[in-house]
Amino acid sequence: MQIDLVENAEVEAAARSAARGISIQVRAVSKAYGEREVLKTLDVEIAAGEFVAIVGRSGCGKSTLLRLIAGLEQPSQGRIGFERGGQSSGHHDGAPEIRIMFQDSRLLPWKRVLNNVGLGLPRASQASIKALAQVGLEDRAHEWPAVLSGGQRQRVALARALVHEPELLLLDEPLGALDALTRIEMQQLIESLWKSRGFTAVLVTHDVQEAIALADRVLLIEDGEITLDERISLARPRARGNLAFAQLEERILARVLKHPAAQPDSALGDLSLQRTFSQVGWAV
Ligand SMILES: Nc1ncnc2c1ncn2[C@@H]1O[C@H](COP(=O)(O)OP(=O)(O)OP(=O)(O)O)[C@@H](O)[C@H]1O
Repeated sequence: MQIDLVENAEVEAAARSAARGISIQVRAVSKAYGEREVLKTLDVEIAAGEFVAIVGRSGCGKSTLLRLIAGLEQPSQGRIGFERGGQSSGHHDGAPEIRIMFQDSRLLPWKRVLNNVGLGLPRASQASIKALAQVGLEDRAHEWPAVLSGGQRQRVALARALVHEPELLLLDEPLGALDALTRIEMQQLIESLWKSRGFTAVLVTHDVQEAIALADRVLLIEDGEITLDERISLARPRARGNLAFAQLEERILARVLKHPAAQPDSALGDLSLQRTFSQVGWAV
C-alpha cells in the first residue's frame, strides 16, 4: 500500500516536470544585512514542476530566500540559476516567468477586479477573464477590490499571477490572514491549478499542516541553514485526518520546535507554530 502511494507520487511528479515548470539551483548562497548573516551558504535544487514548502521560525530567513529566488534582492555570495528544457538561465538572460503572491493581495483599489488581473497587459483580455474563471470569480470582474472578502482578494491576486502563465510561482504566506475554511479552499485551488498548469511552486508558510498538504518536499531553515529536507510521498489529495498525515505533521512540528534559541523577532511565528502544535494535541 505504502509502495503504491510512493509510486503514484513519483509518476505524478514526472508528469509535472514535463510541463511548464523550471528547475531552480541555489548554489552556495549567503545573504547578510550589515553584520547579520541571515542565510549561510545554502545549497538546494528544486526540480521543474516540484512544489516545495519552506518552514521555520519567524526571522529564520524564509522570505529572504524567496526574495532572492524572485530576483528582488541579490545574494551576498553564491548564485541562483534556473533551467528550462536543458537550457540554463539567470534572472536576466532568458529570465523565467516568475510571479509572487504575498499575504496581502496588493490589489490597486482604484482599478476594478478585471483590470487588476490584467495589470501590465496591453488591455483587459480574454486571458484575464479566463484566469478569473479559474479562481471562480468571473462574475465579480467589474467590481472594486474593496467589496471583496479577504479570500476573494487573494483569489484575484492568484488570477493576476496566473494570467502571466508563470513557470515559477512564489507564495509568501499568501493564506496567512484567511480563516481556516477559506484557507483550506484556497489550498485546494492552488493545488489543482499547480497540477493542471505544471508550474514550479515555492511556498513559505508557518503552518506545517499546510506545508504537508501541498508540498512534494518540506524544507526547514534554522540558523540560516537548511536543516531538514523531507520528501512528502502521501498520495494527493491529502486527507488531513489520515494517520500517516498526522504522524508526519507531528514529526516535522517536533523538529521545528526543538530548536531552543528563540530570535528576538520570533513572537508572531512561534505563536502560529504553537497554534498548529496545539491543533494536533501537543502541550506547549
Ligand atoms: N532589508 C532588510 N534589512 C535588514 N534586515 C533584514 C531585511 N530583510 C530581512 N531582514 C532580517 O533578516 C532576517 C530574516 O528575515 P525574513 O523576513 O527572511 O524572515 P522570515 O523567516 O520570513 O520571517 P517571518 O516568518 O516572520 O516572515 C530577520 O532577522 C530580518 O529582520
